[in-house]
Amino acid sequence: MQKGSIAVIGAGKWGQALHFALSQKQKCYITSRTKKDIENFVDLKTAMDCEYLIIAIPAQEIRSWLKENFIFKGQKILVASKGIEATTGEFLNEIYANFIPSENVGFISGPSFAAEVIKGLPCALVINSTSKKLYESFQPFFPNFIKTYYSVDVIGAEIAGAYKNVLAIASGICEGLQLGKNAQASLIARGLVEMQRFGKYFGAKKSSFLGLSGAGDLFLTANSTMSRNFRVGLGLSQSKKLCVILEELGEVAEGVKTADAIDKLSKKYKIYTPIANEVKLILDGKNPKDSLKDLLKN
Ligand SMILES: NC(=O)C1=CN([C@@H]2O[C@H](COP(=O)(O)OP(=O)(O)OC[C@H]3O[C@@H](n4cnc5c(N)ncnc54)[C@H](O)[C@@H]3O)[C@@H](O)[C@H]2O)C=CC1
Ligand SMILES: O=C(CO)COP(=O)(O)O
Repeated sequence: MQKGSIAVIGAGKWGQALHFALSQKQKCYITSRTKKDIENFVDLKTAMDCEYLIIAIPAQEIRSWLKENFIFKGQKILVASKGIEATTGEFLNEIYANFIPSENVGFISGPSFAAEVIKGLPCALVINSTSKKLYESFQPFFPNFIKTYYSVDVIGAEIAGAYKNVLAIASGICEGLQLGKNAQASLIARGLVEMQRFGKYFGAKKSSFLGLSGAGDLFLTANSTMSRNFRVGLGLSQSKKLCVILEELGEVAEGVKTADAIDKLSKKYKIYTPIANEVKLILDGKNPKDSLKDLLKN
């Protein structure tokens, strides 16, 4: 293993933005399935030999990617994905735990559009890990324009980051249907309560939902067309077919599969999650106006 070296795995929007940020203070490698014309692009084998890795591939792909590619040699890992596995309802930390000891893994959360990070605009992120030492070992890699915080609440950050994507879809629908700012603020506020209730069931801390990982990321994505998930919602409000919306998007919108995962988990454990359940129904073809009526019922 190359001591002190760092690499990003996955050269999508977020992987490239993190690579840009982490290249400010030191050399940072990047790799992906297909070769890309990016400085310090290397093959997977070289990247895997680095002591520090940031994995930025979609949540639904993590398990198979780890199975097929990952060899644990003591690397320290940051997970950049935000989603819940739809086929099993498993959280990413549970999936990673099958391959890597938890003290070697951290999860990035907080409001961070890749398009702004890649321009060097300021932002604040949380690194969530059972190991503060892991946070401390990654912290010096981050550039001056990113303020980092540490939290031990891995499950809280994971649920907040994944759930807000589903709520951003709902907010996009609300915007597209021109329901007004009152409706949108109510939706976002109730969404925040809903994700906190869901998180509490799995042992998440309330403070994670009120800080950067929850409210911070939710307010960002649920209020901006820069969010892919928000744009999925806009498309659904225009009665576009989901497959067409996703094809036009050309990038991952984690909220689509995560809505499925939350729907399954909330039914299994009897957690009250009305907004996420309606998003799932709309993704499956329900008319958003009928969902609105159902959500407004007293
Ligand atoms: N774009 C953003 O602003 C942010 C994105 N994220 C999260 O980061 C994750 C990745 O998002 P983006 O990079 O934006 O998506 P993207 O759609 O731009 O790129 C995804 C990348 O993953 C790669 N990929 C897909 N399946 C793969 C597989 N089986 N094996 C290896 N590589 C695979 C693709 O080739 C592509 O390079 C998502 O979970 C997203 O929610 C988190 C914070 C900010
Ligand atoms: O997570 C994000 C910003 O924090 C990006 O959100 P989208 O995937 O909806 O673009």
